[in-house]
Amino acid sequence: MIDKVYCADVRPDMEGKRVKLAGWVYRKREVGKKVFIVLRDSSGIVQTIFKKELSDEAYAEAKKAGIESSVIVEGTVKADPRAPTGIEIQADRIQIVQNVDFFPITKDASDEFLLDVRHLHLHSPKVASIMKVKATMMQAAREWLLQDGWYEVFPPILVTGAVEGGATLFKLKYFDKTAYLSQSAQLYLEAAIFGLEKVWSLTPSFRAEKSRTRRHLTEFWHLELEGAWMDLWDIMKVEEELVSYMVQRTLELRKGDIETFRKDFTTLKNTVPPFPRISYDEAIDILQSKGVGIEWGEDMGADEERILTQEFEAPFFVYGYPKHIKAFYMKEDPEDPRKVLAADMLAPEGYGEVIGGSQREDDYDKLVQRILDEGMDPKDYEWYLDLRKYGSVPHSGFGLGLERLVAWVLKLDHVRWATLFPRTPSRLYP
Ligand SMILES: NC(=O)C[C@H]([NH3+])C(=O)NS(=O)(=O)OC[C@H]1O[C@@H](n2cnc3c(N)ncnc32)[C@H](O)[C@@H]1O
Ligand SMILES: [Mg+2]
Repeated sequence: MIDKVYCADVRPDMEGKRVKLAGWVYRKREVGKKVFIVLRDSSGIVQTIFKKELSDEAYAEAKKAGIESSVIVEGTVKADPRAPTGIEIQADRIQIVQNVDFFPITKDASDEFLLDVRHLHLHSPKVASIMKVKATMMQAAREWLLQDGWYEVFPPILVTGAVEGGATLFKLKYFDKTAYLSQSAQLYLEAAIFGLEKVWSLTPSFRAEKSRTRRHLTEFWHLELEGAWMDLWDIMKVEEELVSYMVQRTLELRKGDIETFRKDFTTLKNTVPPFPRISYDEAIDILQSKGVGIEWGEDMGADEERILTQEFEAPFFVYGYPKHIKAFYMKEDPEDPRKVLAADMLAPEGYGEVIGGSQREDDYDKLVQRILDEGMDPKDYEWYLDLRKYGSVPHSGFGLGLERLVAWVLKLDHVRWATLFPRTPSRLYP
């Protein structure tokens, strides 16, 4: 690795110091016998100036460098309040590593074009900021999970059955058998709790969703937890403590990156336990009072959730959903057999569901009946049903959609911007 410094590490108090930087030409302009190049690297930008009188050779080379050319620049630090970061490099050497005559992404590029050339869009400092925030949120999650005693496990992605309904399974040929891409690691995490009790995984999950909404991907990163001996209320506490730690820690470490996307931090600062909790019944009442034509028993979609989030200035829970709109594995509410012990966490500002969670049915016979009620074949879930035969315990868990959480934190207009290479029904390339 060359002995370079990062743009963000060059400070005004380094006046007179000689430095070497490596990066890409972010902005460029020529004024008289001077070339100004704003150099970009992973830490940020710094202004460099090439004066003909300082180095004829470097000035001539700098004139050739096109936008997004890769370059190595050397020069002397000079404090200059007019420069974007308060300092300027009086450059006397430049090596063009690879010159770019024309970089295809221009200011007026459409979203679809940016997605077509996503591999080049990753040059963008704004995209880099999104990825830094996403990385920091997972760094924070790992910090919290470690200190709270959760074990990371590594479940399979090639599976034999549905967790969240067969309609959104991606099927593939597996030698002489049929396999599917995992919709959720949940069932495998439920097996892992018998040895580890508190487990988590971060895996890609796949949903052959045809819905073209701003919050659906066909491949997304899924942070899932499963806890033995925990009921719904226990796991909701885990969820709010984990999410608040992720948000507060990212605010602490990535404030500048977040400011690139949002100016008002109120809802992020409000993301502290306990989160507000409303029942599904109360949610329906609120929606009906706002004129939404929804009846008890119907599922809330993105539009209904968007309206509901207007009532809150922080993430909040909706719990106690009707059984018939939720998954087979969810435990029936002993106080109301029409309902299940499930809770979603909704993000404010219109973003809606970021977490789906529930207490699981831990009784063998009841689970078989739920599978049959859903029109599925218990034989397809033989191993999963075994978990209710050999020391079954009350247990609960949830799945957090990482891109959805990042989309809310950064107020992105589509969840696709929160993933390196988005996968949607119409996008499989690059
Ligand atoms: N371990 C568990 O209990 C997880 C459970 N089996 C599950 O998959 N629940 S979920 O379908 O609501 O998905 C969980 C979350 O996963 C996210 N999710 C779910 N589907 C998507 C799509 N298509 N795109 C992006 N994000 C998605 C969203 O935030 C959901 O709240
Ligand atoms: Mg859900």
